[in-house]
Amino acid sequence: MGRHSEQHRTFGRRSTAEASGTSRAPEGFVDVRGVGVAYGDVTALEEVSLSARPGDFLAVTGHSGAGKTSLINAIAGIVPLASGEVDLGRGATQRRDPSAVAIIPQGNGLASVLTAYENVLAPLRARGLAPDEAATRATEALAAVGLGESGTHLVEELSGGQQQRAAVARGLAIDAPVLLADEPTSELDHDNRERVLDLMRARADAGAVVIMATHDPEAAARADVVIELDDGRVVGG
Ligand SMILES: Nc1ncnc2c1ncn2[C@@H]1O[C@H](COP(=O)(O)OP(=O)(O)OP(=O)(O)O)[C@@H](O)[C@H]1O
Repeated sequence: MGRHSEQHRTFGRRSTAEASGTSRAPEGFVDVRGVGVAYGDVTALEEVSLSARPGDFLAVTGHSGAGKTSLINAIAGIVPLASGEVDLGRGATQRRDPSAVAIIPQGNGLASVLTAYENVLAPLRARGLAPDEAATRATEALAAVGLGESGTHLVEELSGGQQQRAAVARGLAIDAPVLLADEPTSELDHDNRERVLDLMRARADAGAVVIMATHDPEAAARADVVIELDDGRVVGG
C-alpha cells in the first residue's frame, strides 16, 4: 500500500526554506537504526531503521497493531528500546537532543480540565518561552487549526475533532525540529483533515522533519515517503 517502502531509507531533499535561505528552519534530523520495542513478551517492533532530514514528511502506515505508535513513541523516547538506537536533534553536534522533538500523541493527551489555550500554552512556557511570545504562538496555532474562537473552552467541552485539532495546535506551537504525529487526523472531517495535513506539509517545507502515523491511505499519500509496518517490521510497499 505504501508509495515507497524499504528497510532503510535516507532522504536528502533540501527543504524549500533551506533552499531559499530565508527561514528559521529548525533543521531537524532523525536516525533510527535497528530499533526493537517489546512490552513484556510482546514484540512490537523489530529491526526498524529509517533516516530523515530537514524537509522530509514521512507517513508510517500499517494495520492495527502493526507497531505505528510504538515507532512514534520510540523516536520520541517515550518507550524504552529493546535494541537499536535513535538519534534526533538539530545537527551532528546535538545528537539525542530531547528538546528537538514535539509529539501529537494518539488520543490527544490534553488535560481535560484546562482550556484548549492553556493546553497549548503550557508546553511553551515549560520550554522557557517568554509569556508574550508563548501567548502569541498559542493563539496563532489555535487559529491555524480553526479553533480561534474555541480556545477559551475547557477541553472537556470540545468535540472529539476539536480536541484533536487542539492537540495538533499544541504540537505545532512547539515549533520543534522534529514533529511526530500519531493519527492526527483520525477524528476529523474532510476539510479539517486537509487543513491539518496542509499544516504538516508546511512544517516540513519550513525545514522540520515530520513523521506521521496513520491508517488513512489518503492522509499517507500526502507524505513524501510512506513506510509500511507489518507485525513490527518495515515491509515492501
Ligand atoms: N502497553 C502495551 N503492553 C503490551 N502490549 C502492547 C502495549 N502497547 C502496544 N502493545 C502491542 O504492541 C503491538 C504494536 O502496538 P502499537 O500500538 O504500536 O500498534 P499500532 O500500529 O499503533 O496500532 P493501532 O493502529 O491500533 O493504534 C501490538 O501487538 C500491541 O498489542
